[in-house]
Amino acid sequence: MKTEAKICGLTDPAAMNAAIRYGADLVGLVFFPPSPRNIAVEDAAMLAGLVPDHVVTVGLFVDPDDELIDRVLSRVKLDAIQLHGEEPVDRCADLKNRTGRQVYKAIKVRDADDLVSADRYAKVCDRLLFDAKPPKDATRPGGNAEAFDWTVLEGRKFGVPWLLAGGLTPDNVKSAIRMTGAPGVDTSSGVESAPGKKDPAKIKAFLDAVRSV
Ligand SMILES: O=C(O)c1ccccc1N[C@@H]1O[C@H](COP(=O)(O)O)[C@@H](O)[C@H]1O
Repeated sequence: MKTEAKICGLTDPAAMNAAIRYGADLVGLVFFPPSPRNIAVEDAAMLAGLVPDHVVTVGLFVDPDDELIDRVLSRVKLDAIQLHGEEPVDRCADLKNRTGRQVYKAIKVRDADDLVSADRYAKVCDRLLFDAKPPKDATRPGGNAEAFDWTVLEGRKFGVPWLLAGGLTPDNVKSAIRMTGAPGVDTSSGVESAPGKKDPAKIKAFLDAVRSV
């Protein structure tokens, strides 16, 4: 089965067009001011306008309030909302009902115990996303180029599709897919030349690697 590939944290048209041209299934826009990938609403609206219908546009939020979600959705054509903070299951369900968008919940993993909540989120969310627990001194809860022990996900199923994230690069994504059987993969830092600056050549290399599995 084809592995879904998401390129997250896009901030400029060249990178967005590269992600689309080289075959991303999902593209991500970050609405979290402390992130070097944070994007202004009007810029996001312009980038989302470049995305063809067959590609899913995902907005990434960290513990967003309703005002932020409504402000973004009033201007930006998003298909899905990725929640990367400490959002409880009820909040995910509430946002799904309020917005009519798909909701993806990021679960931060260090070891197998961190997967315990996944089944509860899978009951209300459309996809799960497994990312590494951020280091103690991190300034953001994701996008830290940190990988975790992928073996905890080996052969796991959760009732909804899931994405493996955290420190994935053009060099390691093939082994990550082979080891975990992940139905989808997501990268941000691994296809950048500097924090927040996507590199079209790395985007191509990542997507080529995913397709070669
Ligand atoms: O990218 C960010 O700055 C970010 C900020 C806050 C929460 C999540 C963030 N990124 C997401 O984290 C994973 C893994 O990223 P990486 O490949 O390790 O850089 C991915 O879903 C990013 O979109």
